[in-house]
Amino acid sequence: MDLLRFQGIERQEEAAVPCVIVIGGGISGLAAARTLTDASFKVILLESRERLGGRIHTDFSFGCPVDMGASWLHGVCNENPLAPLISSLGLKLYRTSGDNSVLYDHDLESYTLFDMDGRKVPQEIVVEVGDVFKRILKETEKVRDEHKKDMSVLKAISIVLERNPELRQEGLAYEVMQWYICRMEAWFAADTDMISLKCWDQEQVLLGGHGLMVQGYDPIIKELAKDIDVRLNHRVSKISRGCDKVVVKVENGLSFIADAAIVTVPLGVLKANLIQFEPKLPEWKVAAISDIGVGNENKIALLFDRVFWPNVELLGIVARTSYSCGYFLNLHKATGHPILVYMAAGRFADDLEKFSDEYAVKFVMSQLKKMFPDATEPVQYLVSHWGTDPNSLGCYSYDPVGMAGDVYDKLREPLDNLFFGGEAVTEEHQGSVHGAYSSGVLAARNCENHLLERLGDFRKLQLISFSGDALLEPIFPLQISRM
Ligand SMILES: Cc1cc2nc3c(=O)[nH]c(=O)nc-3n(C[C@H](O)[C@H](O)[C@H](O)COP(=O)(O)OP(=O)(O)OC[C@H]3O[C@@H](n4cnc5c(N)ncnc54)[C@H](O)[C@@H]3O)c2cc1C
Repeated sequence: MDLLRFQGIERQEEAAVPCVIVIGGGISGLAAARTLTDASFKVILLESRERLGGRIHTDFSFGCPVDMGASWLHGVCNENPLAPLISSLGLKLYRTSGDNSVLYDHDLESYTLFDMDGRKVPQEIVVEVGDVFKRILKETEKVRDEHKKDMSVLKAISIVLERNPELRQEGLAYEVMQWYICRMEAWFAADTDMISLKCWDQEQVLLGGHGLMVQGYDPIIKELAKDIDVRLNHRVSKISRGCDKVVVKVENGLSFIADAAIVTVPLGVLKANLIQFEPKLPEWKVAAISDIGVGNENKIALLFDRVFWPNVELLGIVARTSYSCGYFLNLHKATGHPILVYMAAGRFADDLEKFSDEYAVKFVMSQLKKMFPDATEPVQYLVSHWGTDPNSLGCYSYDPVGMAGDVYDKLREPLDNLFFGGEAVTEEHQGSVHGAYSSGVLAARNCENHLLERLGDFRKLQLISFSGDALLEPIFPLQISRM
């Protein structure tokens, strides 16, 4: 196939330096583009939206930063691959939990929970049930060891409760238990009947607990994007490989040709076959795309004219099912602005997207008014739609029941000069900003090595590599606070 006959191709094949097309301008694509640009490659980044950042989206319409996508740094430590960037930009973190587990990105003492009638749940019950929940999860390890075949976390919990009646909860304590399940579902962005028992706790969580990015994630996106040749509103529709070149076709009719390409679009986009591959992706890659799960989480941010809620980090509402439980992040505590952010995950997040924004806000306000009957109406609101937005089609990946162990490797595996990045290709830190960042850097390094091998020694010498290793050393300590 003569790749140069494509209409509207921007000819770059004669350029002195190798060129790479990065597809997707989230943190993974930007990390890849940054790494290759710093290594003196020619890079073009194609992004479908009219903005960069992808599932990082800091909105400023309230007059202050509000993250409608990622907002926490999971693993507030210098080993976090983002630590050097965060430190060098002087960004502040507000630590919501020192606990490294995936279940407690908020310390227990920072919650205030209410029941559906607006009564405050005594803190002893919150703490006691939290301990019982931990014991139940510990017991599920035995169930896992006994069963060769995978099952859902929910099924394992029900087996544990059958065997250990003393762990069963009644009345208000039962509702608090549902709230813990709701929080677990929020971490995975999927309901517990979908989450794999074999895999749910296999993630390598970094040390240092969980910290909110007080100024939002936006400064990191801006920093990574500096001097990168970014083409916004360029939705890629087809990727063709052949003759040591990759041709990338965009919906607007333009095509781009390069020595290699890095795909960092969300897994949801790959699952929906919104990009055509030529030749077709091999069966094993298609299977990996289909096997890894994509969850959903949505945020409804509410700006008020004054604070009418207590000075805690998380306001929760307990109920008979985890689906009906809910919670608000109190941004006032971390940022000083009168903002509450309601967070919904799993099926509930999908269902919220079926309604208009006005209805969703009305529903959330009805929850808030159960806790605070005198709650005032918000002066402004923001509603996310990560599940139906064609640029994301979900919030992040999770391990569904029965998933094979090597699917992440397969998703990451390059196809000649086509490389794969994005949060979903990293088994260790899937679903996180730092995982997505590392996956972009890794895809870029693999791409760089591949191209250098192909180019031979003479061209190698022409490339001056500033491959970013210097950036990996934290220059300043992380600025962490808890007000
Ligand atoms: C609500 C929510 C809360 C979260 N909370 C946290 C958190 O607190 N902490 C944390 O660590 N992580 C969190 N995450 C996860 C984190 O945001 C993601 O793991 C990470 O941002 C993904 O980065 P990425 O570059 O892999 O993908 P993305 O950011 O999705 O980037 C992919 C890019 O590809 C673009 N694209 C899509 N289709 C095309 C196409 N056809 N052509 C060209 N471009 C295309 C998209 O527009 C997007 O910009 C959260 C995510 C969500 C949605």
